[in-house]
Amino acid sequence: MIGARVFSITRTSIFFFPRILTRPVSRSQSATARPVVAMSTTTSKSQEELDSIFKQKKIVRSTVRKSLKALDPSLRIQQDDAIQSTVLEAPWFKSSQGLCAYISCKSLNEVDTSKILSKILQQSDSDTMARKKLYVPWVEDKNSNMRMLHISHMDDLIANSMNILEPAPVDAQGNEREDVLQADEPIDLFILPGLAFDRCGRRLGRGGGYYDTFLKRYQDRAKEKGWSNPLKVALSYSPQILEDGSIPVTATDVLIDALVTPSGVVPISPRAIERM
Ligand SMILES: Nc1nc2c(c(=O)[nH]1)N(C=O)[C@@H](CNc1ccc(C(=O)N[C@@H](CCC(=O)O)C(=O)O)cc1)CN2
Ligand SMILES: Nc1ncnc2c1ncn2[C@@H]1O[C@H](COP(=O)(O)OP(=O)(O)OP(=O)(O)O)[C@@H](O)[C@H]1O
Repeated sequence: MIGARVFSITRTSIFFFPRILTRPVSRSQSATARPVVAMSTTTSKSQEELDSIFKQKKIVRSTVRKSLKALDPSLRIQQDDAIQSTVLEAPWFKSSQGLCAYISCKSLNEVDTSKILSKILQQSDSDTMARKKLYVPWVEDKNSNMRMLHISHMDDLIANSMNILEPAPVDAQGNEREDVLQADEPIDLFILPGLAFDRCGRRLGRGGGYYDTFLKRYQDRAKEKGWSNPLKVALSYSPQILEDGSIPVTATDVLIDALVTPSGVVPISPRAIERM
């Protein structure tokens, strides 16, 4: 039986970026984007405006959770297979070398990533697949702090208090695991979870701010180091794709580059349109 544990991390074995105090816009909106709530680059929103946006986000989350719950199980399996096959066959996936991917959680009704993860870890198809390093989320605290840890095997994982599998940076005796590696390296592909998306790149998460915070820090760090921008690709069942403009956003919401749906890839950013 897998149990929740609390870990302490004693060395820089993980992606970690200094906490930021400012909250600028993450990426300018694509030419086609029509925000329901204008993203302001220069002025901050009043607390009232922000409260109203977070209220709208809650409503959208609750609606999408309900439609995900109602998704027919056999349709869900078909969509999981279609989405994962699209990713596995994509040139941008095959050529990626440093990847951050989420470990899907059944009870959250997330698009399954198990086939993608196994393929990366098994690396059998070395003729067509670049050798890949896989990093997965590790929640550090309740204040939106998340790190990405390198894993080599699914056995490196253990359920956390949210019942999501995560890497165990230390073993049962409290020793640091040799396979949880030092990582201050560029990532070329992020495979992102989320509750709702639109075709303009907006993504609504589960409300923790973990991904937005992580991506902002990562992007700042990449700029500083001269690394190229990673592709941010989200996986979405059909009921999670909403009308353009119906996802409320604030200045800290990081836009995605592309969406993988059961019918294929939706490239959004100019970079994604060029590469996909
Ligand atoms: N598979 C997976 N791993 C992930 C995330 C994720 O969304 N999916 N995260 C992404 O941030 C981080 C963890 N954040 C999470 C935030 C909320 C919930 C959650 O269970 N939310 C409930 C509602 C809880 C409430 O409202 O009190 C839900 O969405 O039903 C789970 C993970 C890191 N790891
Ligand atoms: N870059 C950031 N720095 C600090 N706080 C942030 C940042 N990004 C988001 N937050 C905060 O996190 C909280 C949750 O944000 P939001 O509702 O947009 O998260 P989400 O998109 O649902 O979650 P996630 O990013 O984990 O998928 C908000 O209070 C928001 O202000």
